Amino acid sequence: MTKQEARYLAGTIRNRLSDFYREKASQVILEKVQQMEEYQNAEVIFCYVSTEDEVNTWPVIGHALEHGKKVGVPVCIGDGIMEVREITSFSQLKKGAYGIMEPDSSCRKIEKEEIQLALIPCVSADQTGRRLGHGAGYYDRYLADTRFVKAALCWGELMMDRIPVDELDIRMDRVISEKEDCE
Ligand SMILES: Nc1nc2c(c(=O)[nH]1)N(C=O)[C@@H](CNc1ccc(C(=O)N[C@@H](CCC(=O)O)C(=O)O)cc1)CN2
Ligand SMILES: Nc1ncnc2c1ncn2[C@@H]1O[C@H](COP(=O)(O)OP(=O)(O)OP(=O)(O)O)[C@@H](O)[C@H]1O
Repeated sequence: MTKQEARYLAGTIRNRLSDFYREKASQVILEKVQQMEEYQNAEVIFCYVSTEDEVNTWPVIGHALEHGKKVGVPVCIGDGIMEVREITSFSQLKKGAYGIMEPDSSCRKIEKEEIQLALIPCVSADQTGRRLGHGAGYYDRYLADTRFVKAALCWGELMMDRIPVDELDIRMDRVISEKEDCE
């Protein structure tokens, strides 16, 4: 299977997922994140701001902010290039590229060295940490020279036995789904 085929397959499955499933699974994934030692110890996390087609990260961002963690979220600044900016409140988010909520320009840039844990979106993933994104390369480029813990959040229904990857794809340290964790 090619990446394109895997993306298409995941998309057709995703479109059939009920709101009930999405909410329940997001809730279980949120609890798993909160139980992670790396999350509890992290002072600075990098987390995507989810759309309706992704595991919901709004509660985890809220939890992190309430517990005094610094939270950085992605902002697209060019073709396949993104940076991470700190938000201290949801009110700093504005609709940006691809309809995704992004931090406004008043938000401070967070350097890669500051981050201890990243919660990463995916279209699909496998148990061994191979991850499929939208194909624009934003995450693979950004993650290429980073050392923080990388955890992809994935609907269990969208996980595949084996995701096709190439040498530029960054391996996740964990894939967290409502079904099984992978270390
Ligand atoms: N919440 C969130 N933020 C993110 C990403 C992401 O995947 N999710 N990104 C990760 O790169 C970057 C934005 N990049 C994106 C690149 C392409 C598409 C895109 O093509 N979306 C299509 C669906 C494609 C598909 O079916 O896979 C669309 O919206 O129609 C979306 C985001 C940075 N911020
Ligand atoms: N470190 C990198 N430097 C330059 N180009 C890269 C890098 N990583 C990925 N790319 C390029 O980006 C494009 C998209 O890559 P790929 O299909 O792996 O994206 P993806 O993992 O699905 O998406 P994303 O990383 O945005 O979630 C490819 O053309 C790939 O060669």
